[in-house]
Amino acid sequence: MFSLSSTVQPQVTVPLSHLINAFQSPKTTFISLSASVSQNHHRDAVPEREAPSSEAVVNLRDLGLSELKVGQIDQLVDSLLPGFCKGKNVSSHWHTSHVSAQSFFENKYGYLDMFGTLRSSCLYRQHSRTLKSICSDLQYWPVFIQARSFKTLKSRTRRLQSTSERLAETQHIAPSFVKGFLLRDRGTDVESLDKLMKTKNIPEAHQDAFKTGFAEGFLKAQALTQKTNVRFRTTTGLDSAVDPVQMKNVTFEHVKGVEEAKQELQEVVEFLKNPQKFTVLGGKLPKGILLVGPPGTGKTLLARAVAGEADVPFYYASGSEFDEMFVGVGASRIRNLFREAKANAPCVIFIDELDSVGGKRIESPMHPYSRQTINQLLAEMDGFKPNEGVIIIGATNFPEALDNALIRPGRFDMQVTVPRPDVKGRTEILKWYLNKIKFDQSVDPEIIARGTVGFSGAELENLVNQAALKAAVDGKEMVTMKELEFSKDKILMGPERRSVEIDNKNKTITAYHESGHAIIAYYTKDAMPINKATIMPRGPTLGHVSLLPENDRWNETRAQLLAQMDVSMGGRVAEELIFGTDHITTGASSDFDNATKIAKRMVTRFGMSEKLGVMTYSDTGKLSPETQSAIEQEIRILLRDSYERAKHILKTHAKEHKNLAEALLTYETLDAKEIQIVLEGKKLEVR
Ligand SMILES: Nc1ncnc2c1ncn2[C@@H]1O[C@H](COP(=O)(O)OP(=O)(O)OP(=O)(O)O)[C@@H](O)[C@H]1O
Ligand SMILES: [Zn+2]
Repeated sequence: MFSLSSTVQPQVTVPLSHLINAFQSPKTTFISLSASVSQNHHRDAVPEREAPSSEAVVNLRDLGLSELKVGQIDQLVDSLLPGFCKGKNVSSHWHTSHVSAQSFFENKYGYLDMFGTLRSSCLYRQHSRTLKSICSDLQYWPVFIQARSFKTLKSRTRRLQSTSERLAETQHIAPSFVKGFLLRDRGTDVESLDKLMKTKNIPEAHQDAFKTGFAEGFLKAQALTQKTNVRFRTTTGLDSAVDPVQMKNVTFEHVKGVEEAKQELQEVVEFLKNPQKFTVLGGKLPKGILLVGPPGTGKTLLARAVAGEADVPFYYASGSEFDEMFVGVGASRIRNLFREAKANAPCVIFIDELDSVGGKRIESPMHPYSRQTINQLLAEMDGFKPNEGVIIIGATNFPEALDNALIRPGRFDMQVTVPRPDVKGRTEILKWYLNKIKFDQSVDPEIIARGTVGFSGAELENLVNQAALKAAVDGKEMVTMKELEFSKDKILMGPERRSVEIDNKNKTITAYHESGHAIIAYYTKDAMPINKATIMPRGPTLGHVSLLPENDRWNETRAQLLAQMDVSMGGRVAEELIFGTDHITTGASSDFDNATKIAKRMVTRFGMSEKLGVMTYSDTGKLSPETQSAIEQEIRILLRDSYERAKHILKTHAKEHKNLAEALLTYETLDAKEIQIVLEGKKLEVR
């Protein structure tokens, strides 16, 4: 559909086929013009041509183009609708042309950049308002609408379907599409079609022909897009197919290290297996379950496992897919999804990234439709009874960003936390993925688990996969601890950049800088144990010292936070003591960011400042200038004291500092054991 603002009609909605006819058969247009209006005032009559059947046509007068001459119309049609010129061999993808076209656009799409041509034509100057509106409407021509449907794993048959079958299927959708229009489906487009027919007072007898004409125009456009295999697909968004993704093969057995979450979802599985039993017993299940946790902790996997355990269809949709640039598409997709799901109950609907649908939408005149999608979701959730056998599972990393309407009772009123796994969960996950590859018996998942505090399930899976890749690249038969350590370092410190040539001077500065961090960590009681120190450039850094807590830290003490700040100061303090204040480098910037962030949280969040007490300050931007400067003063004092403590430690252990820097220059990377040997003044074996 196009809405054209023309000189004659303020706003006319024109079906594609009629726009094409209007341009393609100037004579018919003029005839109908003369037939339908009293007298035509044409400067030059157009040659007689058979008018098509009694199909109503839009005429150029409506488009404000009636005073165009035939030649001009043809020129306009040529430039505007090259794909519809009869008998003209429009260059398209399929014509092998070895001469590149005038414009990138034509090279890429096979036809002229009609808008550019049109705008450059002299017609444009004469009829700029009308043609401008045609251009602005035409860019919404279905060919340019990039549409996405639901992200579902197509069943095997659909994936293997040949293109022709798929095309036939589209034809299949098309008749139902037309039926929908003719049977006055609720689609908004029908209203505008009805409105148009009323404003155009098209006689009753012609109305169906008019609609068929519209549908034919749509199908032509669709066939065109399919034929030219453009990257864009036309879909009204109303008929995007939503297939359940049968996830029989995923069960709770596949999800490790989240026992509590699995228990909470067990009763949902029981309900889906036998909704009647729950109804008879009068049990009421939540309609919506919200899985909350950091990325990669297994929320999607858990939702699939619920459907797999209960052996019911699983409808996957990602919240961001509902956010379409065209108003109303998101809401219609939600309507579609729930309609399909209800028809296939019992089943699971999973909405990933729920915060991108149900995020706190500020209603503003700028975005009058921003709530349309979430309102549709709320309406759908209210639209069915709890025991109808449809369970909606939402997942989010940011629960605080969700609109409160979504999480009130009767909607997503059950919340299940899916945390990062603890050392026991990490060991289970590592064992699960190690069993999928060949690994050496000397591999101890416990040790790896202890050295990967804070890793999510996805990161642990990645660690095992990276180790397998490394072993394969090195031509090994199986994965050993060495490959697992290598991939852990890669995830922790970034990939090695062996190709980077660092001159000796910079290498020496890096060696003393990193040793500075390591010395403070080693000699500060509440600091985290050292895992590794390296002067091999990794990721964005020239060197790195990785520390790892001995076990999962559920919270941190003041002493531990101060220790972390001191370790961060170690790099710059080392540069100052060894090379002098004139030769300190920019390499400590991220260290200071880290220390400042800790100090700020201590003062504004954790109530660890004597002067400011336990009040928390969430949005420092809104505070009085006095309070802001008091906060800054406290942060400054914490940082200064930390710097002095670090300086004291490095002055006290200057010898160990030198030994460690020299060992790093010799061996490049040292693990915790080797660092200990050096700091105890012993000799390292030659590698
Ligand atoms: N607890 C776990 N047990 C086993 N495998 C896991 C676990 N957590 C994550 N994985 C692995 O990581 C992959 C990604 O996990 P999943 O997509 O479920 O995480 P998510 O929490 O949904 O992430 P996001 O919030 O980014 O969508 C899974 O397909 C699985 O292979
Ligand atoms: Zn540093």
